[in-house]
Amino acid sequence: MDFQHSPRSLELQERVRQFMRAHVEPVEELYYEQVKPEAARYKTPPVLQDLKKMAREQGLWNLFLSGEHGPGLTNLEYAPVKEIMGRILWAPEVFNCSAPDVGNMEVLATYGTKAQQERWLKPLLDGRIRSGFSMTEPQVASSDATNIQCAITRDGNDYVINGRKWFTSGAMNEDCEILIVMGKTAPDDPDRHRQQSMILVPRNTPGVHVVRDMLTYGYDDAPSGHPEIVYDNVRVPVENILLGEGRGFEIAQGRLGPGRIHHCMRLIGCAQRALELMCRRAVSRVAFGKPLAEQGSVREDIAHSFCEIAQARLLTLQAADKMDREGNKAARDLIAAAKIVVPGMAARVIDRAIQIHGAAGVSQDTFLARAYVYARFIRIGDGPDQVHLAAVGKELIKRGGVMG
Ligand SMILES: Cc1cc2nc3c(=O)[nH]c(=O)nc-3n(C[C@H](O)[C@H](O)[C@H](O)COP(=O)(O)OP(=O)(O)OC[C@H]3O[C@@H](n4cnc5c(N)ncnc54)[C@H](O)[C@@H]3O)c2cc1C
Repeated sequence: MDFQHSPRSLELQERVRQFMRAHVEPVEELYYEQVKPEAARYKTPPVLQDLKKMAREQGLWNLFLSGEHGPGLTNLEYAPVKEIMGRILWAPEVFNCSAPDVGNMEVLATYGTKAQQERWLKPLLDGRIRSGFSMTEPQVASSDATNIQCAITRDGNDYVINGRKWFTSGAMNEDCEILIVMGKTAPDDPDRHRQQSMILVPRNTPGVHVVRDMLTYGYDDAPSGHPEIVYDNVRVPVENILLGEGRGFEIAQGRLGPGRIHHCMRLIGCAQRALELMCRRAVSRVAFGKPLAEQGSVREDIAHSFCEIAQARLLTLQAADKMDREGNKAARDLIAAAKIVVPGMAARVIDRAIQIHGAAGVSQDTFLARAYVYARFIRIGDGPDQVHLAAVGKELIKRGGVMG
């Protein structure tokens, strides 16, 4: 087992680290300031536009993609790079590496027709537009995709879409031009995994109604948002179907694997930053006659945090390595294991950092409150903990407790 990153990964880590220090860290708060005015709430802030241009010029762009569109990093090589981006919640978009666009680009690259790629993948790869992934519905338990109710009905040369979705991340943003919508084309098919399809819906299609933005712990996550959307007799041409009728479940499985591991990589970056903040805080405050750093419980919190981050990082790298060697499907259970471990770990570490910062920890003066919300919601988003636990438990029982 080689614990050294490849020269290519090390070089990109250093370049992204330098870029973050020089250009992103100094404007972390300015980003939030620029989206504060009501009129600018869901517009891409100028500071982000400038950074995207700069990152692209420096070749720090689409780093997640292999082949002609990106530098061709493996998942194992990309993981530490993404961890560095993850230290600032909005930074992945600077490098065109943000959710949900990454997953949507991968769907279009893997399953899209040439025409679909030309129309939607190209501008996404260029960072000119953004996208949404519309699967979850308020009225059914959407962690079980077979419950999805949204109807996609063939009518001549069109499909007509009727349904209600929520938490379609990114769809409040004015640059979001395309939505990948999951619905049912064959609700009566006895094979419950062949009932669903995915279809491309331009956001400006008549009948696409954004009802409201959903908040997470009171945050609206502007300028991206997570809106509730009603699709009311939305008509798109048949060419907009992805891969074909009945293939939606298959695409969802393919999409969620990389998406999940990317969230893990980012969250490790958040947790690592929280740990560093904890250490700084410990030496800068005195309570009851001695620095916090000399309190046993503070040292324990810091030590526990280091241990938990290191464990979670290794599991994530193991999953990434298996994806590279054997494919996303073979790595499914290790990805699920990382998805169980990492968000919980990050929420615990960030919570300890919040505690040591006292009132400042829950305020707007550190990144901790927002980071906590992110870690907490990822325990639900892209599959709740319990769903992954059930899958991993089942597999382990089948294999007598051994998983490699
Ligand atoms: C901030 C945020 C952003 C999101 N972005 C998107 C997005 O861009 N696109 C999108 O389509 N969706 C998105 N989601 C939705 C997310 O993927 C769903 O919330 C998730 O899949 C769970 O579905 P649900 O909310 O319907 O919960 P349900 O399916 O109703 O599950 C509720 C709870 O039931 C329990 N449960 C479920 N299954 C089991 C089981 N097998 N065993 C034991 N307990 C179980 C779990 O505790 C689970 O949390 C987002 C969610 C959030 C919070």
